[in-house]
Amino acid sequence: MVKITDVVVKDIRFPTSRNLDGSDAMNEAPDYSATYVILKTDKGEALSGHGLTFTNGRGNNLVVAAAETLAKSFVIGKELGDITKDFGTFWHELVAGDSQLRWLGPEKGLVHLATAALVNALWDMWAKSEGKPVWKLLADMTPEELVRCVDFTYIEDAITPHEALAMLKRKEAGKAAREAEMHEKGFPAYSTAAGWLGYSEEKMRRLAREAVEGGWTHLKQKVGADIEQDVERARILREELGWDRHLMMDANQIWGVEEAIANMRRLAEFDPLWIEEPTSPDDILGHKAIRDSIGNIGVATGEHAHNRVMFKQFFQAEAFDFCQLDPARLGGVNEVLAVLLMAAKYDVPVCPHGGGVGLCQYSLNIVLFDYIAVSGSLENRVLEYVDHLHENFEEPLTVKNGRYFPGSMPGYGATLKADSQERFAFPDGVEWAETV
Ligand SMILES: C[C@H](O)[C@@H](O)CC(=O)C(=O)O
Ligand SMILES: [Mg+2]
Repeated sequence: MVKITDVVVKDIRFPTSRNLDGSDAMNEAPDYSATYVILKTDKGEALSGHGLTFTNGRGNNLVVAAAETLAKSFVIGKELGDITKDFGTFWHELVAGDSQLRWLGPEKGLVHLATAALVNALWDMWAKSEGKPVWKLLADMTPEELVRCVDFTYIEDAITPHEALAMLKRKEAGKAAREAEMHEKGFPAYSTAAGWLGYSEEKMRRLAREAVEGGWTHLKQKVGADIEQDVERARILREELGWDRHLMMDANQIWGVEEAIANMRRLAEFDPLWIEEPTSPDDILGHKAIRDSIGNIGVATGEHAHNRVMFKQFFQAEAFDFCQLDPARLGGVNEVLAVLLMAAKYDVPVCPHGGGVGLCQYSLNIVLFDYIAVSGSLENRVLEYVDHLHENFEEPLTVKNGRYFPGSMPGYGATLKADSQERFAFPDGVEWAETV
């Protein structure tokens, strides 16, 4: 038995805006930040749970306050086993059990980001207590155990627990072989590292060249500040990539629907695999209109889709080609499972969001599990890779020749090193003390 005794929530910010790492048309100078939850237990140093949600800097303190409030109301004093034995019900309580807190969302905005950090910390703790990474904990569960982790509220018109169970059972036969394949060959990936909008054309060309030499076959370019500049940067990237490799584009919500259609018709000559977040993340019918108007270019979105109900509608409306769920914007692993199940049913590939601190780590766990136990397919699936800040985590990421390899340390893979937690603490860590 493990009792959760206390919570510490930290405001951690990395000053990525200084070099414009992570910059795009909407987020010109982000400071990659984490609301970082540490759940302590009666096992002391031997067991704790670390979880995060990603923010862009200012406002991270608001999410910290929400995570503290939620933890005190729903988590502190509980037994881990009481939570995990019926995790779907616990998750429902967390998002809907206090109607005053629910008012702040519901299931969206900063209260849902806080939910994500807390739930991810619980999964980290559960996986650590079992001595497994989260992907393996999930892959080893029975279909019944997995379905018990999901809250089907508001999505039963798209998928029922009974259907989910049947789908998971159908995939059980090949699980061991797919797991072995991931260890041997890894999971296909793409890199955004060259494409940040604040990088000069020279830097972008150099990084793209290095990426191609390093075995990358898919690169993503940020677009949307100025169409002439987008064309010029796409030309440079195509010169470096050639035409056998893939180029993706990401507008980060900057365009209206008509504008997105016009701009993507212009950029079609560069044969983009997808246009990501072409317009408002809430505009499901707008995405559908764009998808219907830009020929073979896929529409990708999801990093700002805040809950399973949004994804349900994207699936039902056939509004996107690539589902880019974000494991720290959805309410943690439990809600991610709901989206994976719907994606498999509607046959939409899941290519989760990685552009934020800790998101590559979380998303790797998710795609491995998805391949092994849910979708069983690698078709049109690539996981995002961004190359900064990984040195701050206890477990290094293994990425070779454009493919991710499974981690082996117990937990969810995004436990920050103790000295990084101190150095980047906002506003008192040494990295910030002289600037604020
Ligand atoms: C602000 C973030 O860096 C954002 O640009 C990430 C993103 O859109 C992506 O990785 O995709
Ligand atoms: Mg994006």
